[in-house]
Parts: sequence; C-alpha cells; structure tokens
Amino acid sequence: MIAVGNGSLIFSSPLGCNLFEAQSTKVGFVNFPATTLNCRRSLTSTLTNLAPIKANGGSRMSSLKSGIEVNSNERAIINNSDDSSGSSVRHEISTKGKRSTNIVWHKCSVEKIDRQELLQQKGCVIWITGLSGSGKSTLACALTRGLHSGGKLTYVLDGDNVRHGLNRDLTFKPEDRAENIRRIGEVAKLFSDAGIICIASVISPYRSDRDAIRSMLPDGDFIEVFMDTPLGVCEARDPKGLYKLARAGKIKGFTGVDDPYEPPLNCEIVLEQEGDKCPSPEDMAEKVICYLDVKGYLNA
Ligand SMILES: Nc1ncnc2c1ncn2[C@@H]1O[C@H](COP(=O)(O)OS(=O)(=O)O)[C@@H](OP(=O)(O)O)[C@H]1O
Ligand SMILES: Nc1ncnc2c1ncn2[C@@H]1O[C@H](COP(=O)(O)OP(=O)(O)O)[C@@H](O)[C@H]1O
Repeated sequence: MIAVGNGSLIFSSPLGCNLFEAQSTKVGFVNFPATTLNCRRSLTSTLTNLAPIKANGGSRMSSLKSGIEVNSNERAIINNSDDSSGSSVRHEISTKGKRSTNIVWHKCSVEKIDRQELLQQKGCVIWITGLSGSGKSTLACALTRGLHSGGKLTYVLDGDNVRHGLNRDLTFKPEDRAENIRRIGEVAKLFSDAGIICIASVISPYRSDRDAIRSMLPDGDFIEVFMDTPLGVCEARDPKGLYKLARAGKIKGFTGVDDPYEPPLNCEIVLEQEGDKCPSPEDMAEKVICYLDVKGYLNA
C-alpha cells in the first residue's frame, strides 16, 4: 500500500510499483529489472494526485539589460549590456557572506540546463536521513546501482565517508553536526548543479539543518527520504558495535541513545517497516527511482 500524507509518500507494505514483472538482472546483491526505470504504469496514477513538484530544469538567463537590483539572497545584481563572449556580464556583489565581502558571482555560458541536456537527466539531491543502522548507506548503494544500470549519472556522499576527508575536523557536537550537514549540502548542491543525481546518506539529526539545505536548492530538487527504522531494529543490527559502546557509556552523545533525532515532518518519501519486516534495499531503491521518474528527473 502507498499512503500519501502531507505530500509524503509512505511506503509501508508490498510493492505498489511492481517492477519485477519484467525479467530482472542481478547487480551485486540487488536484483534490478531490465526495465528498472519504467515504472510509470503502476505509480503515475498515485503520484499525480500529489501536489506537482516539477523538476527544476534550470533556465538560461534572459537577455540582460543595464541596471542594478537586489535579490532575495541579498546580492546586488549589476546588469550591464549583454556581450557575445560567452562570459556573462551580470555581476552579483554578495553582502551575505560571513567572512567574504565584495565578491562577485561569475556566470558561465554553459549552464545546468546544458549539462542536463548532455546527461539526459535532471540534477537533484536525494537526502537520506535516519538513525545509525537504519539502512541509509545500504539504500544509497542500491539506489546508485539501480540508477547507474539505467544509464543515469549519480554520486553518493556518505556521512561516514565524508568524515574521513572533507569533514575530518568535525566532531559529533551539535554545532559540528550542523557544519557537517552544511558542507555536505553545499557539495550536494554543486553535484546537482552539475546535472548529477546526488545521493547524500547522513544521519542529519536536526530538522533545521536539513531544512536549511532544502532552502538552498531550487524547488523540488531536494528529495528528503526518511528511513523510518525503529531504534530497536537499528540497535539490534548494530553492525559497527556503536550502540553497544554508547549503552555502555563509552561513546557520549550517540544519536538515539543520548543525543536527539528529529524525524522529518514533511519529507517526500518515508520508508518504513512492513510489520516486523523491513523491505529489501532493492524494493526501497525502486520506490525512490519511481518517484524520480514520475517527477521528471530521469529525463532532460
Ligand atoms: N555520537 C555519534 N552519533 C551518531 N553517529 C556516530 C557517533 N559517533 C560515531 N558515529 C558514526 O558516524 C556516522 C554518522 O556520521 P554522520 O556524518 O552521518 O552524522 S551527523 O549527520 O553529523 O549526525 C554513523 O554512521 P552510520 O551508522 O552510517 O549512520 C556512525 O557510525
Ligand atoms: N533493507 C534492509 N533489510 C535488512 N537489513 C538491512 C537493510 N538495510 C540495511 N540493512 C542492514 O542494516 C545494517 C545497517 O545498514 P547501513 O546501511 O549501514 O545503515 P546506516 O547507513 O543507516 O548506518 C547493515 O548491517 C545492513 O546490512
């Protein structure tokens, strides 16, 4: 059954999108059908009942005229007359940056819309949030594998992995978690602007941090997926033994144990248990792929 509430899709029981009627192909541990991306038939009627979120295709700047305006991002925009060099003459002097002032946005003639045309897809961010052990990384892998085998360009930003490099300086204190999310959000935004389907799998326990990323992206391009796996299930899985350490007091401030997790209120997709059974990663990935397809992200 697929329940629709608050604009979210809640997948809670046997597949509403039966992609497996076609012959399937095994990719790693995940079976994907030859027609992985062809799920319109079964889901379109359900999804069209939702408030439409049209994939933001990106748009070219309309012809430029001289003038100055201030946009909602507190940027002064200086429009000079257009030129034919391929380099835009629209200058935005930012007044918003905390530390950088007098910086000017340089625009290039190859834009998101061109890259999307090249890739035959639309860039977006799939943000997978949930407790440690809820299945975020597993879903991210199944999803990237499914999309990749359907000819779509994806990139996964996994919280654990990013903390090995870009975010190696950050702890799990609330302010560092916020900075972790902010940086991952900014990187995801760049990938999305590149036309890539970027999959971020991070606990991201605070609603305000996730909402901040949503507000950075064009409407519809932030697709929040909540792994609604109960704490007891995550703790029973405990693949890294971290819950055990947290319960023993050896890790302080562990999400779900002695640190908060704020579930999304209005996310696009909720993936939850079917009774006491967890849907397979491939089933979950298919549901996300169906969503992308119906919303137009799998075409330019
Ligand atoms: N205190 C504490 N709380 C939660 N998680 C912890 C903690 N310490 C280490 N870990 C491990 O770090 C992984 C979470 O990193 P994230 O970057 O996704 O976390 S956060 O979004 O900044 O909250 C998380 O990985 P996942 O299990 O894949 O979620 C844990 O393995
Ligand atoms: N859909 C699923 N059904 C059963 N077990 C799963 C599922 N997804 C993940 N797991 C298992 O749960 C554990 C945690 O998954 P993982 O993807 O690492 O979670 P997270 O990234 O949220 O910490 C792993 O041992 C994984 O094999």
